[in-house]
Amino acid sequence: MSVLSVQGVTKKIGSRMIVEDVNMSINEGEIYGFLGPNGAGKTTTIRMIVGLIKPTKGTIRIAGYDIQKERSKALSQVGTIVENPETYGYLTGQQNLIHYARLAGIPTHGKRIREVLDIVGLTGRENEKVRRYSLGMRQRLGLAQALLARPQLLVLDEPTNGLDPAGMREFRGLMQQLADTGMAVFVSSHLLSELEQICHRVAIIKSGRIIAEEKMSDITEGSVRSVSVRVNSAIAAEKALLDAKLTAQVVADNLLSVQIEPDAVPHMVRTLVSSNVDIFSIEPVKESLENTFLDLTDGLQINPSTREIAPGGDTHA
Ligand SMILES: Nc1ncnc2c1ncn2[C@@H]1O[C@H](COP(=O)(O)OP(=O)(O)OP(=O)(O)O)[C@@H](O)[C@H]1O
Repeated sequence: MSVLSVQGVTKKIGSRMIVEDVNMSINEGEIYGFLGPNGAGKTTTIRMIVGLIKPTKGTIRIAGYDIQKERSKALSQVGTIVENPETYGYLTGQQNLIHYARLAGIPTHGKRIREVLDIVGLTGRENEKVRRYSLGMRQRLGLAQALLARPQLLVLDEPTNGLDPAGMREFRGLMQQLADTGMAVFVSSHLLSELEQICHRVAIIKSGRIIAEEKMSDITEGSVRSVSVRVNSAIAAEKALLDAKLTAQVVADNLLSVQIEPDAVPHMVRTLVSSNVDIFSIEPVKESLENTFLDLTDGLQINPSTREIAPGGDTHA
């Protein structure tokens, strides 16, 4: 059974269609990325999943419970950080957690608070005032809070926004660690590089509609479409491959790029060897999410320096 199931979900505000016919299903132990430019409808979808707003149409189930019909059971299985986590700066990390545990009806004298502090790596810092915490520590405290009730589903809206690269890496490690315990993690981002590194599957949303859903392994492993070949003479190698009807380009004196499906690689090797070309190495060039994304999302653009995605065309700032 999937931990999160979103079926035919639509959200209309006034006459405006914000999210249209969204379908997603997320399994336990899976990290599922939700990728789209600003304004695509990510936050609106997430707000529906965590019960902050109601869908106009469609069904959302969490751990099998319908969020409309069995709301408290469904929501008891979701931990979330939507936008920046709310924390009280004048309280310590531990006091913040005690406060939220009380609100959620979780015993504050048991060991759960110690456990969540440990999971997020704040043990030893729990008695410091939160206003002295770094942004990364605050984010981890938010995560500790989301984990208090042992949810099956964790929903994170742009969780690494504003974190430095070390903070982002740490947070990614945490998500992986939680998924390894069987938790389903739903994470949104407008940064390709973020999701590329941690997600098992990724859905791409544009103007309120899911335009693609891809398995990360298909993108990064299965779909190798070119190899980089190091040889003694790239010019001789290129000629031999072109004669054998393979597509190749010289990259440098000793380096060649060959567009080829994995099962045609032996044919390439035989061709080079029979043309007396020495082969030193053959490396697959992995398809990145970025290339796939560009193939799929005609009209969206990627800012090359920030790797942020934008609507593209004239709307691109
Ligand atoms: N209450 C509302 N009334 C009218 N329009 C809204 C409302 N909430 C969101 N929108 C519009 O719906 C679109 C999707 O917004 P949403 O916040 O879901 O996008 P997003 O993908 O999360 O983008 P961002 O990363 O910028 O938050 C936007 O154009 C937004 O202006």
